[in-house]
Amino acid sequence: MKTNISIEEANRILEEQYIETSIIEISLLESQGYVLAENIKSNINIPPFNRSPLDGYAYKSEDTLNAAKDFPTTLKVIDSIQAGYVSTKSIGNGEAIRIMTGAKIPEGANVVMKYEDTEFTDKDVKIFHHLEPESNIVKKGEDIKVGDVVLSKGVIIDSAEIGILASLGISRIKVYAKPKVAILATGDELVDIYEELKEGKIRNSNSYTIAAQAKRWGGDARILGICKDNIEEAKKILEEALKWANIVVTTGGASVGDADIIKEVFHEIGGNILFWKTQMKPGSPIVVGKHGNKFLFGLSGNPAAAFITFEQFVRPIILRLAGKEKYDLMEIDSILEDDFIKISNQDRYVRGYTYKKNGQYYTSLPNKHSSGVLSSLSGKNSLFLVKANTGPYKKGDKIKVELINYLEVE
Ligand SMILES: Nc1nc2c(c(=O)[nH]1)N[C@H]1C(S)=C(S)[C@@H](COP(=O)(O)OP(=O)(O)OC[C@H]3O[C@@H](n4cnc5c(N)ncnc54)[C@H](O)[C@@H]3O)O[C@H]1N2
Ligand code: MOO
Repeated sequence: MKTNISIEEANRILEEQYIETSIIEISLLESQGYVLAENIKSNINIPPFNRSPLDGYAYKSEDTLNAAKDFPTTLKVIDSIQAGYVSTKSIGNGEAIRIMTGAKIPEGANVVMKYEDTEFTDKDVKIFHHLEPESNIVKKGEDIKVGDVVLSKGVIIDSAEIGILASLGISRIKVYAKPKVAILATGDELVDIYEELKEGKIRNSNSYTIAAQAKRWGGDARILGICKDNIEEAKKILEEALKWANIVVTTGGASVGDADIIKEVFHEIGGNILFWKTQMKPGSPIVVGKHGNKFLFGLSGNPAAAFITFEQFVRPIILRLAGKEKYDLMEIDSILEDDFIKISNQDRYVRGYTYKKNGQYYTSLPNKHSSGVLSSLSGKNSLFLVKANTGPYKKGDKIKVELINYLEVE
């Protein structure tokens, strides 16, 4: 078992782990946020016929070769078609059909002139300039052709993809299943949110924070409740959870104290410990293991430490199990708006709020940074990695931040 490893090494170890995905079939509207697990080929052209992009008149381009502002060509109007209908007439020389946007181009026509550029009555239409053949005609298959792979396996399904699938008439698709995340809080000091707080006790906030984080990144989260600092009790709960979960996340009991049982519990349920403790603040006491192809994360009990280590180590595993090929946080250049003077001998993730002003990103920092403080994480959308033995950082310094939320949230 590796211990006291760098963030880079921890990430490398996790990166090397085999990811066992599973595939399910779901309905179109349910599929938003899932990753497509099949290639989607079109069996139709979209649009399925040549159509008009304008309200106007369809006719033969060659009929209007001499049309000019002062010498318009007059064509006889033989029919009128709306979108959704097809003219039964074929256009001959000197003829035109009145056509609405989206309607099928009638036989014989090779050009459409918009209303505004014509003068018309019910019987005829005057054309004042020549258009080259195929002008203002949307070709059959312009968007999608028969046989095109329109969506490839690995694509994240969002609004546009749902629209594309709808246009192909596909109502059920194969996607990668949401990873199932089981969350257990350990600690004799914990009570649940609906219980009274007695002396020495605190509420279990971690399970709720973690469940919300897991859901936010596409996991199916289940809170297992609270477990005392008792190896047998924790073993029983986790053995049961492993029948269902792809990922187990515990909080508390990851350090070196008398009640820090998690490493032993992971070991006793048959887990293989990949590493214990990282050179990272907050959250250095972390136990990470595998149980077959399932992941075991024992995070620190300190709420901000659990939050930040979740974003760094658990989030990518959830995304990969969900079939996502890209899972790095977006990193941007920013300017620090507050001093951060603490220098430490470990890498440190500092929470911040990053926003854009006049084309430049700025990051403000809260005044509370402790790993036991959750309140100052509210409204924060970014993490500033202060490398070991660097600093002090001053207001105005150029920094890089990782975005954990791409929207301005404050
Ligand atoms: N002798 C040492 N002591 C500690 C070290 C160390 O290296 N040597 N590391 C410290 C650091 S850093 C951290 S972080 C903590 C992590 O400890 P644990 O992972 O064992 O967590 P606990 O001790 O169980 O809890 C820490 C803290 O968080 C509160 N907590 C726990 N669970 C929850 C929950 N579900 N919801 C809200 N708050 C929770 C708990 O009451 C504690 O106050 O260890 C240091 N000690
Ligand atoms: O590693 Mo601990 O979370 O800083 O207090």
